[in-house]
Amino acid sequence: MTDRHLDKTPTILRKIVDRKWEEIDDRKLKVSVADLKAMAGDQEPARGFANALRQRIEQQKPAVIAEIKKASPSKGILRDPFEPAVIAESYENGGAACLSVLTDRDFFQGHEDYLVAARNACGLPVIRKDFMVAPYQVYESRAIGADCILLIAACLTKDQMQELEGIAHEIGLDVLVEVHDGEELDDALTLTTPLVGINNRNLHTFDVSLDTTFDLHERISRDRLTITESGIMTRSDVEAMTARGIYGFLVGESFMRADQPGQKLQELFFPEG
Ligand SMILES: O=P(O)(O)OC[C@@H](O)[C@@H](O)c1c[nH]c2ccccc12
Repeated sequence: MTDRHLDKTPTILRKIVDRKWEEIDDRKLKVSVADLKAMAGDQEPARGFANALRQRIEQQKPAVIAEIKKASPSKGILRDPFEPAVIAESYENGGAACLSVLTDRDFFQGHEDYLVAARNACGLPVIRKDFMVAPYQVYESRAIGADCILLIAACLTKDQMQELEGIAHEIGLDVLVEVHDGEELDDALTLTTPLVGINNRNLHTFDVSLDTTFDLHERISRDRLTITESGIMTRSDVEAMTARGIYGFLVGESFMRADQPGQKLQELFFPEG
């Protein structure tokens, strides 16, 4: 493949993407794109993911994408037992703007069924958190009811991102493009989506630094919405972001480790109630 960023780096991300192509080949044998389009036709219209974030960010209120993930390659199991529908409801009550659900099976112990269960349990828009490399997955995302997809610049070329974004928008999905450095941001800013995620975690090494957001946010114009992703653990992390005018957040681990994920969300983001 021509995933430019991956050619020189035989890392976990490379492994995940290689496996993704095999998975897609398997899936295509069972369910065709035509089948997926028919399934998408039976879904209710997408819930506005970008809109839900924009409303809050414009009022300078935290817009939290609350993540549902059982495990990660860097941290192992985060939550057991793991009940996506219960977690989704808890997040909605805790004041989340949107949900993120991991669907990758092999590395994050996710599943499409978790997305379906979480979305049915609440009224929030949901992003499918997976490693998108092919149009097939974009159609599949709408077929399972997702409202938004993630495009990770670290594993896609600019042309691939533009193609996948085009398909997503055509079928009514919002797009969150994720970057980790300046070169990836250059590519991301050629897209039309307003949603730009800055991942504080380097997906090749798993190192986390909030400076990633502080540095790259400066380069993103006001008509886009910056979402800071990964490693947000404390009230002072949140305040460091809002002090710089960053109100979009994507948080997983610190909620997943809490007894009541929604209550933890409230404590971190809305301590005054
Ligand atoms: O659990 P954390 O550190 O709060 O991070 C959440 C989210 O940012 C992280 O899960 C994530 C960001 N980008 C990704 C891409 C693939 C898988 C996972 C991710």
